[in-house]
Amino acid sequence: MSDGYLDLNWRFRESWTDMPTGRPVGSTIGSRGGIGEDGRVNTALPDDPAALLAALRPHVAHALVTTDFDGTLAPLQVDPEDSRAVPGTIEALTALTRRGATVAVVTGRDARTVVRLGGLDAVPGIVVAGVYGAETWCAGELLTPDTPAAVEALRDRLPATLADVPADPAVWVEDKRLSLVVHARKADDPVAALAAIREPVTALGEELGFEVHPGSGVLELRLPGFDKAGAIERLVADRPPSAVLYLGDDLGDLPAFAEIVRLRERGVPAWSVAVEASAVPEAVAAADVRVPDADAAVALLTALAQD
Ligand SMILES: O=P(O)(O)OC[C@H]1O[C@H](O[C@H]2O[C@H](CO)[C@@H](O)[C@H](O)[C@H]2O)[C@H](O)[C@@H](O)[C@@H]1O
Repeated sequence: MSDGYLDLNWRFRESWTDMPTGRPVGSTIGSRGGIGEDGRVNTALPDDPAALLAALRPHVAHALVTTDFDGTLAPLQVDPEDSRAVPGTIEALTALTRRGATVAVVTGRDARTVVRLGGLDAVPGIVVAGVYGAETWCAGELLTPDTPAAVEALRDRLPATLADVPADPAVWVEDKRLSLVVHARKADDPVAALAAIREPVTALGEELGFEVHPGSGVLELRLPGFDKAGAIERLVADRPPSAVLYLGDDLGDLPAFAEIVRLRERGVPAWSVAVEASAVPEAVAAADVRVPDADAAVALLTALAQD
């Protein structure tokens, strides 16, 4: 074996243990990159949690550790109000800040809601980039724009658009003030319910200047110009880190995963982790490393905070 490479068999290990409990926290589904011309895997791009921890640990004191909330720290729920971070989340994030890392939650939620649901105000110094980076919460202070007129217009017109379809009666609208989200998870057939509303809701959103993005059981109408790549870019610019980690699970996390690749191309050690439980194949395929569920994501963060 030459420097920088591992034997190909390394890619096909099915599980690993690195945690104090000995519980497996991740699995490999083969490598998505870093394969050299000789067919061996370049260790510069770890593709399982153990290799990721080994690569990232030396950087923790000056790292930027960023994570999504729903589906990543908190298992998906039918009702978004029921979302809670899995046990150990606050302890893991706090331990990372104590090691010197900057910890940020980068979420589609509005910042105040995710702080409340996640109990994130218990984590010293944590930054929350809410509504895909349109707002920032830190140390109890929220920086957020005024409600745009377009959101008022959308709020007025969306109910009639849904009534005209007519949408499944279990379809409902979450109002995040800076954006609206049409939820279908309460419908008997969420996929069919979303398919039925997609065209008229997209037409209305685009007419009013919104970006329309599908998510897990939802259709989001977002203010243009915000995504998780931009949010991470600003965090990196504000506090230049020695390494960056991002954990996510859904389509809204794809720009963050792409930003991780861009950082790496600029020479910043950076890695992404996808949570498989949300069953979004695009996210699983785009990340460097996969973990099975939110518990495993938090176990990874816990392990990262340990010496
Ligand atoms: O960026 P995130 O932290 O993942 O937030 C994205 C959206 O999360 C919420 O919706 C998702 O989670 C809900 C609760 O588990 C689930 O019911 C829904 O189907 C998921 O899409 C939230 O309600 C949205 O506002 C966020 O944009």
